[in-house]
Amino acid sequence: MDATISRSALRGTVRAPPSKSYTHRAILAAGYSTGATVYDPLDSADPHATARAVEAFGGDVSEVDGSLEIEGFAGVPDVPDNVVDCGNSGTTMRLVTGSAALADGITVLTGDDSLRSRPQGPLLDALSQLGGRAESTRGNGQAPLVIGGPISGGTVSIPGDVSSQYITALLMAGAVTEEGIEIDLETELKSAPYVDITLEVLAEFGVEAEPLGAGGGDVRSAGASGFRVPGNQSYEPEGGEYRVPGDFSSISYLLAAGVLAAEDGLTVRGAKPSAQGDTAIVGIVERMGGAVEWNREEGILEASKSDLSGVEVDVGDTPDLLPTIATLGAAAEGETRITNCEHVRYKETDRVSAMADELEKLGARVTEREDELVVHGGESALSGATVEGYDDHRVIMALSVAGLVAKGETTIRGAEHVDVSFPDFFDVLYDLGATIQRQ
Ligand SMILES: O=C(O)C1=C[C@@H](OP(=O)(O)O)[C@@H](O)[C@H](O)C1
Ligand SMILES: C=C(OP(=O)(O)O)C(=O)O
Repeated sequence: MDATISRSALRGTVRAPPSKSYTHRAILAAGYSTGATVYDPLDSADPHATARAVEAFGGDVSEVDGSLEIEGFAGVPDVPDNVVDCGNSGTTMRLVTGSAALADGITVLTGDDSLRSRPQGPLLDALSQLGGRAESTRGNGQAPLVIGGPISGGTVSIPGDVSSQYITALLMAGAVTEEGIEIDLETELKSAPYVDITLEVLAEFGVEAEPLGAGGGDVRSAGASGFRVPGNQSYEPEGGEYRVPGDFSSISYLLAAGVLAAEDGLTVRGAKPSAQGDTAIVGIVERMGGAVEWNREEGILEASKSDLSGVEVDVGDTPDLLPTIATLGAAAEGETRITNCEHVRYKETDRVSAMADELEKLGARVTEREDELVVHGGESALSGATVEGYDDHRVIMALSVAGLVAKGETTIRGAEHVDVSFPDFFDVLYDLGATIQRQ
């Protein structure tokens, strides 16, 4: 599907979709337990992949009135009857690789073209250090993966600058090993707030895990030299239930749409604070000069059209915000410099290069470096064009927001891939008043 968006005036109220990161963890944590109900889960393609994996390991996931009733495999995954297809979801593949190493036999994991090109080597190496079998069928550190267990825990050393999802995988699986797992980080940890999300969900499921040598700041995992999770633990959420908060990566597109195109204001509900690093989007938009009010207690964000100017943003902790910030930078006067972004190249596509190429087609001036994206923008410079979505939900959503302010029509190719994290994204924009055609 292609989506064609014209310059539009938005107004109205929308509810944020539930968090993808929390939903993945809640489904898998419930899988590790004897059973739990997950309220307000994100109903989209990526969490569905995690649910399929839990079922492959012997659990059961049923949707009842918008909640998920999950029967778990109680810490001991079965050997799957078939290959586990993780679709487009990096989180599923990494977290489930950890679970597969607990099964007494072989699990084969695969995914779509994008997922089969993403790095898994450091996690495979870590599982090998624990005595598991962990191979890439092509020997290139990418899926398809062959994982054999069971591992009983121990100490591993792993880089922290490729994906924090390796740490999440080891912590979640480590809790049900005999010895537990101690992780030594070989480099600084990128995307650290995502490990905080993991620690938060583990705690809600009664599982103990901790960062080692961290600085004690707001992000618990930032600056950690490692992590430790004791073994022989059971996953048991209080009251047998868990509720997923709203998704700040998804909120970032709504907030950007608000400050670019909502003269009369746009309200987002379901925006309560949590461990999500992408909450930083609120402060970034404010720094750019955007009019934003955030009632944290009520979880209500209000944004309205503002004149924006460029800023410098380090996305080491918040890689998923890069496409949104690049779009905001393209519409803002002056220079927006996005730094510390090399790991943003390892996502569904190389998002640094994708955003550079496509925003240039819309009229922004962009300089791309290995670890940095510099956007020279201005609303008057942007005019519609046909742009590539790279089958990447975040690139598609960010370019759609740019289409709300570009002169004329912007056509985004492959727009159906928003189903990964925000399936009704275009319906939401349409209901807020955007002029959109889908064909
Ligand atoms: O653990 C998670 O839920 C995620 C971690 C981040 O990945 P990396 O840790 O690979 O940067 C992020 O980009 C991804 O969208 C979700
Ligand atoms: C990178 C992302 O997710 P994953 O790693 O799970 O594919 C994302 O949602 O932007």
